[in-house]
Amino acid sequence: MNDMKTPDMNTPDKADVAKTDVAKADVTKASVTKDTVATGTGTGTGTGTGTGAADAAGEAQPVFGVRNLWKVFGSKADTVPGNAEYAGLSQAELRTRTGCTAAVRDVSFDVHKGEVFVVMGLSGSGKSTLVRCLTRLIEPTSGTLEIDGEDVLAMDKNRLRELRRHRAAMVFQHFGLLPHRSVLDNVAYGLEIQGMPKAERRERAAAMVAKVGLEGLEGRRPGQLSGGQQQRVGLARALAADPEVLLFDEPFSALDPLIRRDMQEEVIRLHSEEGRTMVFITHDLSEALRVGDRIALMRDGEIVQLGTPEEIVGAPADDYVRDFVRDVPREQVLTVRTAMKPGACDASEHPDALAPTAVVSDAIESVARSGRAACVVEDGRCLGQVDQSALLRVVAGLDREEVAA
Ligand SMILES: Nc1ncnc2c1ncn2[C@@H]1O[C@H](COP(=O)(O)OP(=O)(O)OP(=O)(O)O)[C@@H](O)[C@H]1O
Repeated sequence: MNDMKTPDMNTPDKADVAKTDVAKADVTKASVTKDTVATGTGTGTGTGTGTGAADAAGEAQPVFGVRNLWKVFGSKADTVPGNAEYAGLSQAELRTRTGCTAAVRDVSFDVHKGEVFVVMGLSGSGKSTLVRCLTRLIEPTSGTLEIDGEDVLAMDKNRLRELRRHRAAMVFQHFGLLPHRSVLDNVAYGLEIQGMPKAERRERAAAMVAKVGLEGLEGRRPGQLSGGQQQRVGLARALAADPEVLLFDEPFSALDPLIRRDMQEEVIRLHSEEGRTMVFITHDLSEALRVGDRIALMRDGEIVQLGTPEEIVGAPADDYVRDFVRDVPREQVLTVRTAMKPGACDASEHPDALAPTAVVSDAIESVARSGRAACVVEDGRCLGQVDQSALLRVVAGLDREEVAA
């Protein structure tokens, strides 16, 4: 049934991007599931468009705090950050002038506690370099970097090892499983390195194997598993260490679309159950929209827009972002909060009420069924109404002011 054409941002070709086709059902499912996630764990960061109440809490406690981060490759790397002469140069010009590549250029952001933070962009835009800088698998050239307020750049070897093992574990695209060990032993491997006694680590590993849905396959070798199952083992191994943050580097891009979808749902499920902070790299727009609470869209080492899926789709920061999202079905991503005409109604009851986080496509169904405007209600309070024309405007990409004028 899966007719999803994955928008492949590996190809830096506008024509390809324009062909992006996020199948209707895909995004709906994501929106519905993400609503659950956002409500359940206090994630989400809609500045006026998303899950407002949860945001303040999330923003108060960044897990990662990144300021003016640069990673420049090349022998003169140190001369590039902050150099006004190079500031306006494209990557190619910078390379010609200095021989350097600025893979990450003056990037600042926070990763909030409990959110799924997606780093998205074309191949070569700097996603992997940025995420590897977070645990200094790649050493940043300049800037500041904190985890829970602790200076990551000041960490010594031991502290760094602790960071990577216990606090921010990476799940790679190539799972790095040990071929001669069983599933259970692969999952227990990290715990073994940590010095956990055998009985305890096997028990914990078994629990993680069950958590990712591989119960019964504990004794198999990785070669006896499908790609998706192997990826689940990688996920279980990362989870076994119980890290504060999971960092996913294009974890599912080698998987076929059906299995990929399963794994995306697995991530959303795990997130909704545990509220664990996740940083997720992808070049796939539909994947980003499906799993992300916020998305940082990168281009040539810079973040061109950072926002919720709704903000990225509903208010692209520039033509580049607009081009990426132009084939996304807006009604699957934008919410009733954006579509509604604000203002409480006089009624004391709201029989067909919609939640502000409901997506527009759900509201269309509801309004079409009842044949009248629906109230948008939060905590028993009417925030506004949506009628057919308000909903159509969202689908057409017209904002309220445009229509009013
Ligand atoms: N070790 C290195 N030495 C020199 N340049 C590098 C190095 N690693 C990455 N780069 C360059 O930095 C830029 C960003 O690379 P990066 O791998 O971070 O991009 P990406 O967005 O993760 O790409 P992909 O989706 O293809 O993995 C690219 O121009 C790349 O060629």
